[in-house]
Amino acid sequence: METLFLERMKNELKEDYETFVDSLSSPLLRGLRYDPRKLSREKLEANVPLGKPSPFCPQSFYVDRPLGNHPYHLAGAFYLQEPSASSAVQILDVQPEDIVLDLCAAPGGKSTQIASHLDDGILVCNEYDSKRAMVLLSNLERMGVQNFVLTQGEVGPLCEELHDCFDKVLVDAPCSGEGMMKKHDAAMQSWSLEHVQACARRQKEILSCAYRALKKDGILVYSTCTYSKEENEEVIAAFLKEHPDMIQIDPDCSFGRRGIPTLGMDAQKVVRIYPMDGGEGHFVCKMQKTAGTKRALPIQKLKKRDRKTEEALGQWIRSIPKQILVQKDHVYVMDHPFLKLSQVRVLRQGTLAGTWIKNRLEPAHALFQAFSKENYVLTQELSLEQMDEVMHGAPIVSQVSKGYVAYCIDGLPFGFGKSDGHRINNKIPKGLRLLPGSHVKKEIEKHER
Ligand SMILES: C[S@@+](CC[C@H](N)C(=O)[O-])C[C@H]1O[C@@H](n2cnc3c(N)ncnc32)[C@H](O)[C@@H]1O
Repeated sequence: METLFLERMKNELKEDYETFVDSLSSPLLRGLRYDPRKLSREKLEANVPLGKPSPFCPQSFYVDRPLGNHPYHLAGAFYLQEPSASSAVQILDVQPEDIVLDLCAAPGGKSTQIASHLDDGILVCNEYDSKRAMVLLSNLERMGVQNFVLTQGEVGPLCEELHDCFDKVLVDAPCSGEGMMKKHDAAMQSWSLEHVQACARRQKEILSCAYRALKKDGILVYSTCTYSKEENEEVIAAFLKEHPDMIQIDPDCSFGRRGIPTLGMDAQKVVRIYPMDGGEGHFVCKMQKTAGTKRALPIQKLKKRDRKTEEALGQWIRSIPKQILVQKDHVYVMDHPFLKLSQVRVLRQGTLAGTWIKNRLEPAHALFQAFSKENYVLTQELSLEQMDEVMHGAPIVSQVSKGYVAYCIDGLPFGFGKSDGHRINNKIPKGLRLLPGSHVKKEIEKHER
Protein backbone atom coordinates (compact mmCIF):
# COMPACT_ATOMS: atom_id res chain seq x y z
CA MET A 1 0.00 0.00 0.00
CA GLU A 2 2.91 2.24 0.80
CA THR A 3 4.09 1.83 -2.82
CA LEU A 4 0.70 2.82 -4.24
CA PHE A 5 0.51 5.88 -1.99
CA LEU A 6 3.99 7.04 -3.03
CA GLU A 7 3.26 6.35 -6.70
CA ARG A 8 0.18 8.54 -6.48
CA MET A 9 2.13 11.29 -4.76
CA LYS A 10 4.75 11.11 -7.55
CA ASN A 11 2.04 11.63 -10.15
CA GLU A 12 0.53 14.45 -8.14
CA LEU A 13 3.73 16.33 -7.29
CA LYS A 14 5.94 15.57 -10.32
CA GLU A 15 9.21 17.56 -9.92
CA ASP A 16 8.41 18.28 -6.24
CA TYR A 17 8.11 14.61 -5.37
CA GLU A 18 11.70 14.15 -4.12
CA THR A 19 11.37 17.14 -1.77
CA PHE A 20 8.12 15.66 -0.48
CA VAL A 21 9.74 12.28 0.20
CA ASP A 22 12.65 14.00 2.00
CA SER A 23 10.14 15.96 4.10
CA LEU A 24 8.62 12.67 5.35
CA SER A 25 11.78 11.93 7.32
CA SER A 26 12.23 15.47 8.69
CA PRO A 27 10.91 16.34 12.18
CA LEU A 28 7.19 16.97 12.60
CA LEU A 29 6.27 20.62 12.19
CA ARG A 30 4.68 21.87 15.41
CA GLY A 31 2.91 25.14 15.97
CA LEU A 32 0.99 27.25 18.43
CA ARG A 33 -1.69 29.85 17.91
CA TYR A 34 -2.14 32.44 20.61
CA ASP A 35 -5.26 34.37 21.53
CA PRO A 36 -4.47 38.10 21.20
CA ARG A 37 -7.42 38.92 23.45
CA LYS A 38 -5.65 37.20 26.33
CA LEU A 39 -2.03 37.89 25.57
CA SER A 40 -0.10 40.57 23.71
CA ARG A 41 2.38 39.39 21.11
CA GLU A 42 5.16 41.05 23.14
CA LYS A 43 4.24 39.07 26.25
CA LEU A 44 4.03 35.87 24.23
CA GLU A 45 7.45 36.46 22.66
CA ALA A 46 9.00 37.32 26.02
CA ASN A 47 7.73 34.20 27.79
CA VAL A 48 7.26 31.39 25.28
CA PRO A 49 10.09 29.84 23.21
CA LEU A 50 8.82 30.56 19.71
CA GLY A 51 10.23 29.75 16.32
CA LYS A 52 9.42 31.81 13.23
CA PRO A 53 5.92 33.19 12.68
CA SER A 54 3.92 30.79 10.51
CA PRO A 55 2.83 32.07 7.07
CA PHE A 56 -0.69 30.67 7.52
CA CYS A 57 -2.17 32.89 10.22
CA PRO A 58 -0.89 36.05 11.99
CA GLN A 59 -1.42 34.49 15.44
CA SER A 60 0.47 31.31 14.64
CA PHE A 61 4.15 30.41 15.28
CA TYR A 62 6.37 27.39 14.83
CA VAL A 63 7.58 25.76 18.06
CA ASP A 64 10.15 23.01 18.51
CA ARG A 65 9.10 21.38 21.77
CA PRO A 66 5.99 20.23 23.62
CA LEU A 67 4.46 23.15 25.49
CA GLY A 68 1.36 21.54 27.02
CA ASN A 69 2.57 22.28 30.55
CA HIS A 70 3.50 25.87 29.85
CA PRO A 71 1.53 28.09 32.27
CA TYR A 72 0.08 30.14 29.41
CA HIS A 73 -1.18 26.94 27.77
CA LEU A 74 -2.78 25.76 31.00
CA ALA A 75 -4.36 29.22 31.30
CA GLY A 76 -5.79 28.98 27.77
CA ALA A 77 -3.74 31.75 26.17
CA PHE A 78 -2.52 29.54 23.33
CA TYR A 79 -3.52 26.36 21.51
CA LEU A 80 -1.01 23.86 20.15
CA GLN A 81 -1.97 23.55 16.50
CA GLU A 82 -0.09 22.09 13.54
CA PRO A 83 0.93 25.21 11.55
CA SER A 84 -1.00 24.56 8.31
CA ALA A 85 -4.18 23.71 10.30
CA SER A 86 -4.62 27.40 11.06
CA SER A 87 -5.04 28.19 7.33
CA ALA A 88 -8.71 27.13 7.03
CA VAL A 89 -10.10 29.60 9.59
CA GLN A 90 -7.81 32.32 8.23
CA ILE A 91 -9.48 31.76 4.84
CA LEU A 92 -12.96 31.56 6.45
CA ASP A 93 -12.37 35.19 7.57
CA VAL A 94 -14.65 35.23 10.63
CA GLN A 95 -16.16 38.60 11.58
CA PRO A 96 -17.11 39.59 15.17
CA GLU A 97 -20.89 39.37 14.56
CA ASP A 98 -20.86 36.16 12.54
CA ILE A 99 -23.04 33.14 13.23
CA VAL A 100 -20.65 30.27 12.60
CA LEU A 101 -21.03 26.51 12.40
CA ASP A 102 -18.05 24.17 12.79
CA LEU A 103 -19.41 20.77 11.81
CA CYS A 104 -16.47 18.44 12.53
CA ALA A 105 -14.96 20.22 15.46
CA ALA A 106 -12.94 18.02 17.86
CA PRO A 107 -10.42 18.43 19.34
CA GLY A 108 -11.07 22.13 18.77
CA GLY A 109 -8.11 23.79 17.06
CA LYS A 110 -10.32 25.47 14.51
CA SER A 111 -13.30 26.03 16.85
CA THR A 112 -11.15 27.92 19.35
CA GLN A 113 -9.61 29.87 16.45
CA ILE A 114 -13.07 30.82 15.16
CA ALA A 115 -14.16 31.84 18.67
CA SER A 116 -11.12 34.11 19.05
CA HIS A 117 -12.58 36.31 16.26
CA LEU A 118 -16.15 36.45 17.58
CA ASP A 119 -17.71 39.16 19.70
CA ASP A 120 -21.54 39.40 19.51
CA GLY A 121 -21.63 36.41 17.18
CA ILE A 122 -21.94 32.77 18.18
CA LEU A 123 -20.19 29.51 17.37
CA VAL A 124 -22.15 26.29 17.06
CA CYS A 125 -19.75 23.38 17.01
CA ASN A 126 -20.53 19.72 16.55
CA GLU A 127 -18.54 16.55 17.02
CA TYR A 128 -19.67 13.13 15.88
CA ASP A 129 -17.59 11.09 18.34
CA SER A 130 -18.74 11.36 21.96
CA LYS A 131 -15.30 10.94 23.56
CA ARG A 132 -13.73 13.49 21.23
CA ALA A 133 -16.64 15.85 21.99
CA MET A 134 -15.58 15.89 25.67
CA VAL A 135 -12.01 16.80 24.68
CA LEU A 136 -13.46 19.58 22.55
CA LEU A 137 -15.49 20.86 25.50
CA SER A 138 -12.44 20.88 27.72
CA ASN A 139 -10.47 22.86 25.09
CA LEU A 140 -13.31 25.36 24.62
CA GLU A 141 -13.41 25.86 28.40
CA ARG A 142 -9.63 26.12 28.76
CA MET A 143 -9.54 28.78 26.05
CA GLY A 144 -12.41 30.63 27.77
CA VAL A 145 -14.82 30.48 24.82
CA GLN A 146 -18.14 32.01 25.92
CA ASN A 147 -20.66 32.38 23.10
CA PHE A 148 -20.89 28.78 21.97
CA VAL A 149 -23.18 25.79 21.62
CA LEU A 150 -21.64 22.32 21.55
CA THR A 151 -23.62 19.47 20.04
CA GLN A 152 -22.70 15.83 19.54
CA GLY A 153 -23.94 13.51 16.83
CA GLU A 154 -24.55 13.16 13.11
CA VAL A 155 -24.42 16.42 11.18
CA GLY A 156 -27.72 15.86 9.30
CA PRO A 157 -30.25 16.58 12.09
CA LEU A 158 -28.30 19.63 13.26
CA CYS A 159 -28.11 21.16 9.78
CA GLU A 160 -31.80 20.42 9.25
CA GLU A 161 -32.86 22.03 12.51
CA LEU A 162 -30.68 25.09 11.86
CA HIS A 163 -31.20 25.29 8.10
CA ASP A 164 -30.43 28.62 6.38
CA CYS A 165 -29.09 30.10 9.65
CA PHE A 166 -25.31 30.46 9.25
CA ASP A 167 -23.10 33.21 7.84
CA LYS A 168 -20.09 30.88 7.84
CA VAL A 169 -19.81 27.10 7.90
CA LEU A 170 -16.57 25.15 8.29
CA VAL A 171 -16.36 21.51 7.23
CA ASP A 172 -12.97 20.27 8.41
CA ALA A 173 -13.82 16.84 7.19
CA PRO A 174 -12.81 13.45 8.57
CA CYS A 175 -10.31 12.23 5.97
CA SER A 176 -7.71 9.56 5.26
CA GLY A 177 -5.17 11.82 7.00
CA GLU A 178 -2.29 11.54 4.54
CA GLY A 179 -0.90 14.72 6.09
CA MET A 180 -0.67 12.89 9.43
CA MET A 181 1.67 10.14 8.26
CA LYS A 182 4.68 11.62 9.99
CA LYS A 183 2.77 11.85 13.26
CA HIS A 184 1.38 8.33 13.13
CA ASP A 185 3.82 5.83 11.61
CA ALA A 186 1.07 3.24 11.21
CA ALA A 187 -0.88 5.55 8.88
CA MET A 188 1.39 4.82 5.90
CA GLN A 189 1.07 1.05 6.43
CA SER A 190 -2.70 1.15 6.78
CA TRP A 191 -3.27 3.50 3.81
CA SER A 192 -5.64 2.06 1.18
CA LEU A 193 -7.45 3.35 -1.86
CA GLU A 194 -10.71 1.88 -0.50
CA HIS A 195 -10.35 4.03 2.62
CA VAL A 196 -9.72 7.15 0.51
CA GLN A 197 -12.87 6.40 -1.51
CA ALA A 198 -14.95 5.71 1.61
CA CYS A 199 -13.78 9.02 3.11
CA ALA A 200 -14.72 10.82 -0.12
CA ARG A 201 -18.28 9.45 0.05
CA ARG A 202 -18.66 10.59 3.66
CA GLN A 203 -17.20 14.02 2.83
CA LYS A 204 -19.79 14.54 0.08
CA GLU A 205 -22.59 13.65 2.50
CA ILE A 206 -21.29 16.06 5.15
CA LEU A 207 -20.93 18.86 2.58
CA SER A 208 -24.54 18.42 1.44
CA CYS A 209 -25.70 18.84 5.05
CA ALA A 210 -23.47 21.91 5.43
CA TYR A 211 -25.16 23.43 2.38
CA ARG A 212 -28.53 23.15 4.13
CA ALA A 213 -27.22 25.05 7.20
CA LEU A 214 -25.83 27.93 5.15
CA LYS A 215 -27.92 31.08 4.66
CA LYS A 216 -28.06 32.93 1.34
CA ASP A 217 -24.70 34.69 0.72
CA GLY A 218 -23.16 32.49 3.43
CA ILE A 219 -19.58 31.24 3.13
CA LEU A 220 -18.59 27.59 3.27
CA VAL A 221 -15.01 26.48 3.81
CA TYR A 222 -14.11 22.85 3.18
CA SER A 223 -10.77 21.57 4.47
CA THR A 224 -8.93 18.28 4.92
CA CYS A 225 -5.49 17.24 6.09
CA THR A 226 -5.02 14.83 3.21
CA TYR A 227 -3.49 15.04 -0.27
CA SER A 228 -5.69 12.74 -2.35
CA LYS A 229 -7.54 14.39 -5.21
CA GLU A 230 -10.52 12.08 -4.55
CA GLU A 231 -11.05 13.67 -1.11
CA ASN A 232 -10.32 17.22 -2.22
CA GLU A 233 -10.84 18.60 -5.73
CA GLU A 234 -13.16 15.73 -6.74
CA VAL A 235 -15.36 16.22 -3.67
CA ILE A 236 -15.63 19.92 -4.54
CA ALA A 237 -16.43 19.21 -8.19
CA ALA A 238 -19.21 16.76 -7.22
CA PHE A 239 -20.60 19.23 -4.65
CA LEU A 240 -20.64 22.14 -7.12
CA LYS A 241 -22.39 19.96 -9.71
CA GLU A 242 -25.07 19.02 -7.20
CA HIS A 243 -25.47 22.61 -5.94
CA PRO A 244 -25.30 25.03 -8.90
CA ASP A 245 -25.98 28.01 -6.61
CA MET A 246 -22.63 27.45 -4.87
CA ILE A 247 -19.68 29.34 -6.35
CA GLN A 248 -15.99 29.13 -5.57
CA ILE A 249 -14.42 32.18 -3.95
CA ASP A 250 -10.80 33.27 -4.20
CA PRO A 251 -9.18 32.24 -0.88
CA ASP A 252 -7.27 35.55 -0.97
CA CYS A 253 -4.09 34.29 0.66
CA SER A 254 -0.42 34.28 -0.24
CA PHE A 255 0.51 30.89 1.20
CA GLY A 256 0.42 27.35 -0.21
CA ARG A 257 -0.05 26.37 -3.82
CA ARG A 258 -3.04 26.00 -6.11
CA GLY A 259 -4.97 22.74 -6.61
CA ILE A 260 -4.86 19.88 -9.08
CA PRO A 261 -6.78 20.71 -12.28
CA THR A 262 -10.07 18.81 -12.14
CA LEU A 263 -13.13 18.96 -14.36
CA GLY A 264 -16.00 20.92 -12.80
CA MET A 265 -14.01 23.13 -10.38
CA ASP A 266 -11.44 25.94 -10.48
CA ALA A 267 -8.09 24.63 -9.21
CA GLN A 268 -6.78 28.21 -9.01
CA LYS A 269 -9.28 28.93 -6.25
CA VAL A 270 -8.21 26.22 -3.83
CA VAL A 271 -5.14 26.01 -1.60
CA ARG A 272 -2.89 23.02 -1.07
CA ILE A 273 -0.18 22.96 1.59
CA TYR A 274 2.51 20.26 1.67
CA PRO A 275 5.33 19.71 4.19
CA MET A 276 7.74 21.53 1.85
CA ASP A 277 5.41 24.57 2.10
CA GLY A 278 5.85 24.71 5.87
CA GLY A 279 2.89 22.68 7.12
CA GLU A 280 2.15 18.98 7.49
CA GLY A 281 -0.62 19.22 4.90
CA HIS A 282 -3.94 20.91 4.29
CA PHE A 283 -6.40 21.44 1.47
CA VAL A 284 -8.77 24.42 1.69
CA CYS A 285 -11.61 25.52 -0.60
CA LYS A 286 -13.86 28.55 -0.03
CA MET A 287 -17.35 28.76 -1.53
CA GLN A 288 -20.44 30.97 -1.34
CA LYS A 289 -24.16 30.19 -1.52
CA THR A 290 -25.78 32.57 -3.98
CA ALA A 291 -29.44 31.53 -3.60
CA GLY A 292 -31.82 30.40 -0.85
CA THR A 293 -33.12 32.20 2.22
CA LYS A 294 -31.87 33.66 5.50
CA ARG A 295 -33.30 32.50 8.79
CA ALA A 296 -32.62 33.70 12.34
CA LEU A 297 -31.34 31.18 14.88
CA PRO A 298 -34.15 29.77 17.06
CA ILE A 299 -33.80 31.44 20.45
CA GLN A 300 -35.01 30.28 23.88
CA LYS A 301 -37.30 32.78 25.54
CA LEU A 302 -36.06 32.87 29.13
CA LYS A 303 -38.09 33.87 32.16
CA LYS A 304 -37.14 37.01 34.04
CA ARG A 305 -33.63 36.84 35.48
CA ASP A 306 -33.55 34.85 38.68
CA ARG A 307 -32.48 37.32 41.42
CA LYS A 308 -31.10 34.59 43.67
CA THR A 309 -28.80 33.21 40.96
CA GLU A 310 -27.73 36.70 39.97
CA GLU A 311 -26.86 37.59 43.56
CA ALA A 312 -24.87 34.38 43.96
CA LEU A 313 -22.89 35.02 40.75
CA GLY A 314 -22.30 38.61 41.84
CA GLN A 315 -20.18 37.34 44.74
CA TRP A 316 -17.62 36.03 42.25
CA ILE A 317 -17.83 38.05 39.05
CA ARG A 318 -18.31 41.78 38.60
CA SER A 319 -20.05 41.81 35.24
CA ILE A 320 -22.58 39.02 34.74
CA PRO A 321 -23.29 37.94 31.13
CA LYS A 322 -26.61 39.11 29.68
CA GLN A 323 -28.27 35.66 29.62
CA ILE A 324 -28.63 33.22 32.52
CA LEU A 325 -30.10 29.76 31.97
CA VAL A 326 -30.89 27.46 34.90
CA GLN A 327 -31.38 23.86 33.82
CA LYS A 328 -31.61 20.92 36.22
CA ASP A 329 -29.87 22.99 38.95
CA HIS A 330 -26.98 23.86 36.59
CA VAL A 331 -26.45 27.55 35.88
CA TYR A 332 -25.15 28.61 32.45
CA VAL A 333 -24.26 32.13 31.36
CA MET A 334 -23.71 33.66 27.93
CA ASP A 335 -23.99 37.08 26.31
CA HIS A 336 -25.64 35.65 23.19
CA PRO A 337 -29.21 34.34 23.68
CA PHE A 338 -29.42 30.58 24.30
CA LEU A 339 -30.59 28.50 21.34
CA LYS A 340 -33.75 26.44 21.24
CA LEU A 341 -32.79 23.01 19.95
CA SER A 342 -34.87 19.85 20.11
CA GLN A 343 -33.52 17.42 17.50
CA VAL A 344 -29.87 17.24 18.57
CA ARG A 345 -27.83 16.32 21.63
CA VAL A 346 -26.65 19.56 23.22
CA LEU A 347 -23.62 19.04 25.46
CA ARG A 348 -23.18 22.65 26.47
CA GLN A 349 -24.43 26.19 25.77
CA GLY A 350 -22.31 29.01 27.13
CA THR A 351 -20.24 28.87 30.32
CA LEU A 352 -21.19 26.48 33.11
CA ALA A 353 -21.17 28.94 36.03
CA GLY A 354 -22.19 26.65 38.87
CA THR A 355 -24.64 24.16 40.31
CA TRP A 356 -27.32 24.67 42.94
CA ILE A 357 -26.77 22.20 45.77
CA LYS A 358 -29.22 22.43 48.67
CA ASN A 359 -29.98 26.10 48.23
CA ARG A 360 -26.32 27.05 47.73
CA LEU A 361 -24.69 27.80 44.37
CA GLU A 362 -21.39 25.92 44.02
CA PRO A 363 -19.19 27.61 41.39
CA ALA A 364 -17.83 25.64 38.40
CA HIS A 365 -14.22 25.52 37.25
CA ALA A 366 -15.28 26.82 33.80
CA LEU A 367 -16.46 30.10 35.36
CA PHE A 368 -12.89 30.80 36.45
CA GLN A 369 -11.48 30.23 32.97
CA ALA A 370 -14.00 32.31 31.05
CA PHE A 371 -13.21 35.93 31.92
CA SER A 372 -10.28 38.28 32.21
CA LYS A 373 -8.75 38.86 35.65
CA GLU A 374 -10.52 42.21 36.11
CA ASN A 375 -13.93 40.52 36.11
CA TYR A 376 -13.29 38.39 39.21
CA VAL A 377 -14.11 39.79 42.65
CA LEU A 378 -11.28 37.88 44.39
CA THR A 379 -8.03 36.98 42.66
CA GLN A 380 -4.69 35.57 43.76
CA GLU A 381 -1.64 36.01 41.57
CA LEU A 382 0.59 32.92 41.87
CA SER A 383 4.28 32.30 41.33
CA LEU A 384 5.27 29.53 38.94
CA GLU A 385 6.09 27.28 41.92
CA GLN A 386 2.69 27.98 43.50
CA MET A 387 0.93 27.26 40.19
CA ASP A 388 2.77 23.94 40.05
CA GLU A 389 1.57 23.08 43.57
CA VAL A 390 -1.98 24.15 42.75
CA MET A 391 -1.98 22.10 39.54
CA HIS A 392 -1.14 19.08 41.71
CA GLY A 393 -4.08 19.75 44.00
CA ALA A 394 -2.30 21.44 46.92
CA PRO A 395 -3.71 24.37 48.97
CA ILE A 396 -1.70 27.58 49.23
CA VAL A 397 -1.16 30.00 52.09
CA SER A 398 -2.75 33.41 51.39
CA GLN A 399 -4.34 36.28 53.31
CA VAL A 400 -6.89 36.96 50.58
CA SER A 401 -10.48 37.54 51.87
CA LYS A 402 -12.82 34.64 52.49
CA GLY A 403 -14.59 33.33 49.38
CA TYR A 404 -13.96 31.82 45.96
CA VAL A 405 -10.72 33.12 44.48
CA ALA A 406 -9.54 33.05 40.85
CA TYR A 407 -5.98 31.73 40.58
CA CYS A 408 -3.96 33.80 38.09
CA ILE A 409 -0.56 33.43 36.49
CA ASP A 410 0.88 36.61 34.93
CA GLY A 411 -2.66 38.05 35.05
CA LEU A 412 -4.25 35.03 33.32
CA PRO A 413 -6.98 33.24 35.32
CA PHE A 414 -6.80 29.41 35.15
CA GLY A 415 -8.97 28.00 37.94
CA PHE A 416 -10.09 28.69 41.49
CA GLY A 417 -9.88 27.80 45.15
CA LYS A 418 -11.82 28.61 48.32
CA SER A 419 -10.17 30.96 50.77
CA ASP A 420 -10.82 30.90 54.54
CA GLY A 421 -8.73 34.05 54.99
CA HIS A 422 -5.52 32.11 55.75
CA ARG A 423 -5.25 29.56 53.02
CA ILE A 424 -6.88 28.81 49.69
CA ASN A 425 -8.19 25.27 49.39
CA ASN A 426 -7.82 23.83 45.94
CA LYS A 427 -10.78 23.45 43.58
CA ILE A 428 -8.95 22.45 40.38
CA PRO A 429 -10.95 19.40 39.17
CA LYS A 430 -9.09 16.12 39.70
CA GLY A 431 -9.21 15.27 35.99
CA LEU A 432 -7.41 18.50 35.09
CA ARG A 433 -4.62 18.27 37.66
CA LEU A 434 -1.08 17.37 36.59
CA LEU A 435 0.15 13.87 37.31
CA PRO A 436 2.99 13.35 39.81
CA GLY A 437 6.27 13.87 37.93
CA SER A 438 4.66 16.23 35.42
CA HIS A 439 5.28 19.93 36.11
CA VAL A 440 4.29 23.42 35.06
CA LYS A 441 7.19 24.57 32.94
CA LYS A 442 7.97 28.07 31.93
CA GLU A 443 10.57 27.74 29.21
CA ILE A 444 12.85 30.72 29.43
CA GLU A 445 15.43 29.71 26.88
CA LYS A 446 14.90 31.88 23.80
CA HIS A 447 15.05 30.68 20.26
CA GLU A 448 17.18 31.87 17.42
CA ARG A 449 14.85 33.65 15.05
C1 LIG B 1 -10.19 16.53 10.91
S1 LIG B 1 -11.04 16.15 12.34
C2 LIG B 1 -11.52 17.71 12.92
C3 LIG B 1 -10.44 18.54 13.54
C4 LIG B 1 -10.94 19.82 14.14
N1 LIG B 1 -11.63 20.61 13.16
C5 LIG B 1 -9.84 20.66 14.75
O1 LIG B 1 -9.40 21.64 14.12
O2 LIG B 1 -9.40 20.37 15.87
C6 LIG B 1 -12.53 15.51 11.78
C7 LIG B 1 -13.55 15.19 12.83
O3 LIG B 1 -14.70 14.65 12.19
C8 LIG B 1 -15.26 13.70 13.05
N2 LIG B 1 -16.14 12.74 12.28
C9 LIG B 1 -15.96 11.43 12.11
N3 LIG B 1 -16.99 10.91 11.41
C10 LIG B 1 -17.84 11.89 11.16
C11 LIG B 1 -19.10 11.99 10.51
N4 LIG B 1 -19.66 10.93 9.95
N5 LIG B 1 -19.69 13.18 10.47
C12 LIG B 1 -19.12 14.27 11.01
N6 LIG B 1 -17.92 14.24 11.63
C13 LIG B 1 -17.30 13.08 11.71
C14 LIG B 1 -14.08 13.01 13.69
O4 LIG B 1 -14.46 12.39 14.91
C15 LIG B 1 -13.10 14.16 13.86
O5 LIG B 1 -13.17 14.70 15.15
